[in-house]
Amino acid sequence: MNSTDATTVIPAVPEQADPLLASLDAREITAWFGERKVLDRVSLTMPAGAITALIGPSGCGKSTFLRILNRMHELVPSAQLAGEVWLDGEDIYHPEKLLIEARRAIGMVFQKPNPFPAMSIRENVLAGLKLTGTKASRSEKDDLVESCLVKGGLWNEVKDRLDAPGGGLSGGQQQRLCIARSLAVKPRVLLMDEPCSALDPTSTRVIEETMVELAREVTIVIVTHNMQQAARVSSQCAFFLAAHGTPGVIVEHGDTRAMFENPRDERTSDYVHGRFG
Ligand SMILES: Nc1ncnc2c1ncn2[C@@H]1O[C@H](COP(=O)(O)OP(=O)(O)OP(=O)(O)O)[C@@H](O)[C@H]1O
Repeated sequence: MNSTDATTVIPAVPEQADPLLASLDAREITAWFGERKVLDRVSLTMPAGAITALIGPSGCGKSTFLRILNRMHELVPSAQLAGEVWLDGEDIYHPEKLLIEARRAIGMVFQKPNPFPAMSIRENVLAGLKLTGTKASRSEKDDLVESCLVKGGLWNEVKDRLDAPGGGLSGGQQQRLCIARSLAVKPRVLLMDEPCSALDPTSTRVIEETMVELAREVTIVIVTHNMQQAARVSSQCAFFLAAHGTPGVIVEHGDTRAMFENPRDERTSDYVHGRFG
């Protein structure tokens, strides 16, 4: 691929980052499903205000790592983990920390858009408030719906039909609705697991532009198989690999442009240039 072309389309680093942005620090993460170890002592700092892309071949543990970052891994009955995840100096796995707090602070957008199809667009955006028990007046809710849909890059397309069902939107619009829904509880980090893989190139580009805008106020971690996308949107990159059935590790991480143009490890070079995976 021509990584220079890919990196010039959208600015990778927001120019005016919010000083209150949070960093996420994963330390020595090891993960198992039953007896099977799928990640081995993976450490990664995801800097405040950056978009960090997790790349690597299928099955190397990227999604597992992402789910560990907001305590979703523990929902799988056979799953176990060791290590720590620190959100701006606080361990999200500390025994006194509530699961709901971690989920509120660290939101997730999935591969397949998953709005509540029968709920209206407005109700979808506000759905997280009920789950977190947040009280708001009608006018506060109206403001929140508008600001989240603006940030999600969807407001102009839906402002005249906020009471229409979320399921009636196109796939790309549904994904932006899911982003808006995540933003309503004011997360400090947004995790995105292949958020564009079910979308056409135009919708993908709109979501990428939305992500770059959002990075001004929320730290973003994205799993993607699309190398052009990683190069276009991320400023930091981590390359995961699970060689020959061994648990996944990070082979190389750092500045995205450097990793694409001048990788330190031959395996990174082979992967980003499409020679395997
Ligand atoms: N719920 C589960 N139960 C058992 N094993 C699982 C489960 N989820 C994932 N695994 C296994 O853990 C390993 C890592 O999977 P994971 O989905 O994290 O990889 P990935 O790099 O995200 O893959 P892909 O790019 O294909 O989504 C794989 O071997 C997978 O089969």
